[in-house]
Amino acid sequence: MAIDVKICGLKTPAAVNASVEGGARMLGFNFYAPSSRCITPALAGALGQLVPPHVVKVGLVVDADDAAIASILAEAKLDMLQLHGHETPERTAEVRSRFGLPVMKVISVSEAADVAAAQRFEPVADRLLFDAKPPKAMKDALPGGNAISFDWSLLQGQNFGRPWMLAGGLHAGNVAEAVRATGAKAVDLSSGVEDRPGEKSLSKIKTFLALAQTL
Ligand SMILES: O=C(O)c1ccccc1N[C@@H]1O[C@H](COP(=O)(O)O)[C@@H](O)[C@H]1O
Repeated sequence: MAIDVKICGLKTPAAVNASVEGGARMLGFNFYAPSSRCITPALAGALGQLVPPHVVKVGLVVDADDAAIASILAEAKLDMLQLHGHETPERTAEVRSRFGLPVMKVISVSEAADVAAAQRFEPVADRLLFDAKPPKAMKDALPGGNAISFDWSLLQGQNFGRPWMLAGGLHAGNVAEAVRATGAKAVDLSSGVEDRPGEKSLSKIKTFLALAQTL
């Protein structure tokens, strides 16, 4: 058995190569300007050339308008868009049809009602991604990528009409329990394979991906 892994927030050829060689199924490029993981569309385009066709290149945006998405796609050949903000089901459907790419909608979770709200996105998103909702008290919190987890039991026994991934504070030390508790068949992480925010660790990427093969 193996779970699918998306490594997000990649900024260097070395981190892209380590992720591909380790067997990541998806790679994430971050276009959210306040994040230490943000890269330019031109860099994403260049990094994307290192990625073989079987690996999905995902562009992470947060409440981006059409012009911003269009300017990313003009320079970076992406296979999927990750909507990590407060996009409504209507906006999710609009992005999907306007840009002709599959869309992964992020559901930020802190309580059961958040998980229930995922239903609204099933008709309009190709994938769902459950991530921890940033706590209001957290200083300088990002919409995601904060290295925090949510209560995994909220996903226990849940079924969704779309493929889904688990994210939020995952790392080599907790992913086995996260997968056991939620039944996730795919996971996404950024902080858990870094030495500090925005700096990927090649050895942590390698270790995580090797572990994922066993889960
Ligand atoms: O990583 C970021 O900087 C980021 C910024 C804005 C929105 C989402 C972001 N990251 C995504 O958040 C989840 C969880 O990340 P972590 O493993 O807890 O660091 C993941 O989907 C990242 O792609």
